[in-house]
Amino acid sequence: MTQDELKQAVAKAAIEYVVDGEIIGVGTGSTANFFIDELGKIKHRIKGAVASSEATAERLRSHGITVFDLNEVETMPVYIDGADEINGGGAMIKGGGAALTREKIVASVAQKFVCIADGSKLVEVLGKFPLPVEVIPMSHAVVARKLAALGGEPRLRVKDGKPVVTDNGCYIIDVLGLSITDPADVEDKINNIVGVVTNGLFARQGANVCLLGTADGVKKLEF
Ligand SMILES: O=C(CO)[C@H](O)[C@H](O)COP(=O)(O)O
Repeated sequence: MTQDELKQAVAKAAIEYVVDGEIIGVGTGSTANFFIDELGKIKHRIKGAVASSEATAERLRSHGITVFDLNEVETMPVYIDGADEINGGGAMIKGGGAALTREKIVASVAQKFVCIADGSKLVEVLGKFPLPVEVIPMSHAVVARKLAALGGEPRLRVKDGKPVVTDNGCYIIDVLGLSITDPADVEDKINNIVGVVTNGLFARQGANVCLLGTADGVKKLEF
């Protein structure tokens, strides 16, 4: 099976977590996109969705799904999203698609985080995937120096020679060379650097369930 087929399989399997008549939180990325396409098929069953990025909002709307502003929503039963890495305790690195801050905010309102990922995302130790950190643009150099002092190798994310700008008007620094054995501690330390909006470690609010696409079918991990 290709990686896309594995992503499609977990996206389909995640439909069982959709709660009828409710609002659902929806993540960002290629796996989340497959999920949105599945959600479109059962859109009559839900009230609508809260999106974790402009791209996700647009895709949800293209399927005729009502997109709610998070400020109108107090809670939701479930948030469904992909991950760049997930460990055996449900802690994740996210933000490959630069949507980490909105993902973390929407997830914080949901009662359950369901991670959908192909099997390659399951790791023993987080950090092989560069850790994304969203920063206020004027602070990227000072934040990079502080990230280097923590032992990482920070790189400002650029595209076509210009810094990538997030939906929040901020920049992303990717931190290479980390071996994250205590994800909650690293999440806290990086979030304490002035100028950081948030970082892509989801340890304080990790996954409750992970649907993992493998050649032997979809495996369910519960944390
Ligand atoms: O955190 C994310 C976007 O900010 C994505 O969930 C993560 O990058 C995984 O993406 P994909 O499903 O395309 O592999």
